[in-house]
Amino acid sequence: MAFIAKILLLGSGELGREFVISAKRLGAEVIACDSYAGAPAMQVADGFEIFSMLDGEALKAAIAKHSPDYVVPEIEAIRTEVLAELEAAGQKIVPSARAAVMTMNRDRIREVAATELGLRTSRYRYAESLAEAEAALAHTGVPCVVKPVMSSSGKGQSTVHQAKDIVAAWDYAVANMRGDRARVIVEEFIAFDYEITLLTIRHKDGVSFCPPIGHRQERGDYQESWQPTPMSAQALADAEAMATKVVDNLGGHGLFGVEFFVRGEEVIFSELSPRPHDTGMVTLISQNFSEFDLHARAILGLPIPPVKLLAPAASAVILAERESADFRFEGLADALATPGGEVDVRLFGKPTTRPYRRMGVALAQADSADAARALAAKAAAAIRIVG
Ligand SMILES: Nc1ncnc2c1ncn2[C@@H]1O[C@H](COP(=O)(O)OP(=O)(O)OP(=O)(O)O)[C@@H](O)[C@H]1O
Ligand SMILES: NCC(=O)N[C@@H]1O[C@H](COP(=O)([O-])[O-])[C@@H](O)[C@H]1O
Ligand SMILES: [Mg+2]
Repeated sequence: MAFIAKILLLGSGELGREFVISAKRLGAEVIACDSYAGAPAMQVADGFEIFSMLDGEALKAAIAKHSPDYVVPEIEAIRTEVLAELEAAGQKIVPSARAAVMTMNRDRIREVAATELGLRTSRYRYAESLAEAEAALAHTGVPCVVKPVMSSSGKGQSTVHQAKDIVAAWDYAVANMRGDRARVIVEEFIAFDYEITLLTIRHKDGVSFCPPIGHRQERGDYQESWQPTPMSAQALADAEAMATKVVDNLGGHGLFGVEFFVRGEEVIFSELSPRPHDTGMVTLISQNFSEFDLHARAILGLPIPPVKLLAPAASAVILAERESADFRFEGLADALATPGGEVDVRLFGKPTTRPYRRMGVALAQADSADAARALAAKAAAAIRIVG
């Protein structure tokens, strides 16, 4: 088989699965890696490897075995020192080893954004003990948000409303962090009017953007997203300028999900993913090219077409309620027949459930973003996980 390139994908969840489909359509061969068998992206890839990507030796061995043209991280929890070492020896890492290293830990990317680039962020301090967390809270004030520096999808994150609650927040962060060194960021709580993900593509011809995506989060995890989201021209221009600074600093080619809080006309940088973003799954129905298509094109050095919004659209997550390895979905036909616009669904094919695990997403197009949100929420609610 003549493939145009070989890609080793590090992480095989729902985002990886859609990326594999996009990359394969363009003629790439993809080997999907994750720590468990039957992961969503493995089901559609050319091959797979099962190992912990935090295990540096196993990671090196997988890269040596496949000698891919591109190593594409799909999650944050990767032994990123190995990526840096291999990049120095000529291996292509997407978008760059620097991007993977800097975004694996919240403190590193925060230092780049706030200190190196001078972007507006929330006030923050780091803490490595309860005493330091208490001192950090004295700096930020309450309410504040406490997050392990190594975590994603809101794991270990909580909001402290009263100073005494810092004890529980510290314990919760430490119990739910990745890695073995207890370290948290304590951030001023921003009472934003709305928050957005600005999908930003750094490619061979420059930097391009998708229309801003609005989203709503619970427990630090995304529940629904919609596109476009109303925003003043000035706020959007500020967000685009900040996103350009960050992606230029991180380097390489690919799509990034840059997160901002917006309060009045003030745009505050939060964090970013150097890869497709969960809230960006709405682009599977909203755009002429999805965030996964755009990531694949940018990586492969292909032209990035003008991104067109097809219609106002939304996504709503389908979450599991309990732990199970023996379950089934009901209500798919009802979901797809939800009246009021165009509905589609992605069921990810994860082999097991656990409370709040994202098992699928409902997608909708309608006459307005609000109508699309209502439609996507209805469709998602029609799908039940039984067992
Ligand atoms: N300082 C803050 N002020 C107000 N809300 C916040 C703050 N930090 C986080 N949040 C809320 O929590 C959500 C998740 O936070 P954040 O993006 O930092 O977590 P995450 O674990 O990296 O999530 P993901 O990996 O899904 O992007 C934000 O989108 C926002 O809704
Ligand atoms: N916010 C990051 C994010 O959405 N990551 C996505 O979730 C998967 C892990 O899901 P799991 O925990 O259900 O295995 C990851 O592999 C990625 O696709
Ligand atoms: Mg986030």
